[in-house]
Amino acid sequence: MSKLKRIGVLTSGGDSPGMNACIRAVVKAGIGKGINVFGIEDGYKGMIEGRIRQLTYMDVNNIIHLGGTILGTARSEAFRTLEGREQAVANLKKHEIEALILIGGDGTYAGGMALTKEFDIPIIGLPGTIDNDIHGTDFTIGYDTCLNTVVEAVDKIRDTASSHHRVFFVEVMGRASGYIALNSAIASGAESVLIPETLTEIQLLAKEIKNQNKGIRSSIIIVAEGDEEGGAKEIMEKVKPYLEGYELRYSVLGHIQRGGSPSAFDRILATRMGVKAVDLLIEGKKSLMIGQIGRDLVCRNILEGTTGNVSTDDSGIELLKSLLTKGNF
Ligand SMILES: Nc1ncnc2c1ncn2[C@@H]1O[C@H](COP(=O)(O)OP(=O)(O)OP(=O)(O)O)[C@@H](O)[C@H]1O
Ligand SMILES: O=P(O)(O)OC[C@H]1O[C@](O)(CO)[C@@H](O)[C@@H]1O
Ligand SMILES: [Mg+2]
Repeated sequence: MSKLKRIGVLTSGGDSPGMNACIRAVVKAGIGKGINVFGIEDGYKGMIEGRIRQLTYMDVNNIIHLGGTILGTARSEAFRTLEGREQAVANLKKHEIEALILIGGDGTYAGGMALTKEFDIPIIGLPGTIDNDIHGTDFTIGYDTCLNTVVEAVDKIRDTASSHHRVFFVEVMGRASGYIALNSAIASGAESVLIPETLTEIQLLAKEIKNQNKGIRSSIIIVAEGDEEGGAKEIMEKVKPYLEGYELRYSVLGHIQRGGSPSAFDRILATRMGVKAVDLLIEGKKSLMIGQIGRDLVCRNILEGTTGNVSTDDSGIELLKSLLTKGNF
């Protein structure tokens, strides 16, 4: 049995499918090793407001397949201030919580680092975000489910796009990262993809669309919301003057990308990471994040996970280009 007696778990930042599977794994592994596991509601916001409750096996029964997070999540401006964090730590002390497992994105890790630096609270970060934009892991929890959601939606848009011979600009999430856009473009057979990591040239895009349209008169352009030329609507407006005679439409997929039952991949990833996080805290480790590289779980300093965005793989763009419909096919 572990010397560690009380740990806290929270979800923070944008929710992602698989967060519940992760909470479940933490609670089950923790209780199994004699640890009391406390759930902190709505991330750092609930920590500041003292909304903390002990979790039992029953609390995590039948949640592995649920999207969202049973603990709730939030973005907290107050936690960015020292006063906010002091209040949060006072609440942790009230419940005698000794260490934390944080499920979230890069911002959540940065918040956790502040707790470790200022108050010496051990933390383990788990990558819970659809964006797949965290250094130190090939995959984040929720990304796979999100990709599948996007691909399903684009398949449907393609049906109407090709029936009406229209060019569709489909906007997907990714404020600063093109991962969702690039890989959903490959998986849905999109004709072009626009991502923040590469320069978008409007005239070149128009030329590409005309080429694509020589035979099929319909194409799908996936646009990451963070593209420097704007979202799907803005880009459609910018390209319009160069595409006389074409029917253009746009669609913003929005928050459906964050919801839904997690894929088997995300459930397994979340479960492995949740159990590993408890083991690491029992071993006395602190300030680590868990990632999956290839098939293996790896532990890195959590600082690595806060070092900005991960750039997508250029080979994905080359792959798409090599598949473009050529003039005489
Ligand atoms: N530098 C920081 N210092 C203290 N707290 C921080 C810091 N950065 C972020 N946080 C806290 O972490 C919360 C979550 O961060 P953020 O909103 O960036 O989401 P995230 O964890 O990156 O997830 P996602 O990008 O998937 O939505 C913030 O609302 C804030 O409370
Ligand atoms: O729901 P909110 O807070 O507007 O967040 C939207 C953002 O969250 C993310 O989905 C990450 O969870 C980004 O890709 C997106 O820009
Ligand atoms: Mg983030």
